[in-house]
Amino acid sequence: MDKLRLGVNIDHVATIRNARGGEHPDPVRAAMIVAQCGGDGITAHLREDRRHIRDADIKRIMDSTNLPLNLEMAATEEMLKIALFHKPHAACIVPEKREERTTEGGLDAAGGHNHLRPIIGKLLDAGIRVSLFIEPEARQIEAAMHMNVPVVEFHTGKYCELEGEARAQELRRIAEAAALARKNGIEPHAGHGLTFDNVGPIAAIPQLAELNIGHYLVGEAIFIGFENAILEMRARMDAARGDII
Ligand SMILES: CC(=O)[C@@H](O)[C@H](O)COP(=O)(O)O
Ligand SMILES: NCC(=O)COP(=O)(O)O
Repeated sequence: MDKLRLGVNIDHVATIRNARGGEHPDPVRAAMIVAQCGGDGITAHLREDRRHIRDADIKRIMDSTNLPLNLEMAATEEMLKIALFHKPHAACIVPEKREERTTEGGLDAAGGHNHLRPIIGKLLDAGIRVSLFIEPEARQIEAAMHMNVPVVEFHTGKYCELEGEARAQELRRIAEAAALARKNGIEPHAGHGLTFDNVGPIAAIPQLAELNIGHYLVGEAIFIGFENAILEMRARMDAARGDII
């Protein structure tokens, strides 16, 4: 089985910084730690309201490590312009509501096809690897396929919130979606709300190539340090994958 990549989302380092204004804690320092302890990529979401990273952080993050940056962005003209200017390795298009506390669900790629297609086309033409943050549903994967999108990321928020049989059912939905994506030549990723305790069954889905994890790691960093939190997540992912750690 291929090694599962770990993309570390550093948004919530910026959230803490922004709570007081100023520069501390610096998400760039977090990105450097991710690189030092073997993370495979950096994920950061430039929200319309800039509640996590700010515009100036993008270049600083990209200059600070050799790790690929996966820039999460809403499908707006403003974000498109920013992505085309910085040309991150990847751009993950996410749904965004200003009033939401966190990203509540997946992007409606099927319903939003007409709006998304030109934005995706411009990102792809610029050499940016486009990903769509979607629910694990066949119609969303098919829409991604029709728009020539190479990557989808499944929103694991519901899986994380559910319990018992309902969680098992959501896990099956994600596994089936990952298999369908692969069958159609799309690389499946997953993320949102993953923790030490719930990452195992997701990491064990063989078709998944990458997990993006942030909020929990930044929270755990308070107790065990950011590096230890990343290493522990890595170990749990590897164990679930059946790899030798
Ligand atoms: C798109 C996504 O999954 C989010 O987790 C994001 O990357 C972090 O931002 P929020 O915590 O505001 O959702
Ligand atoms: N796309 C999901 C992500 O980047 C991380 O989500 P979370 O672990 O911060 O909930």
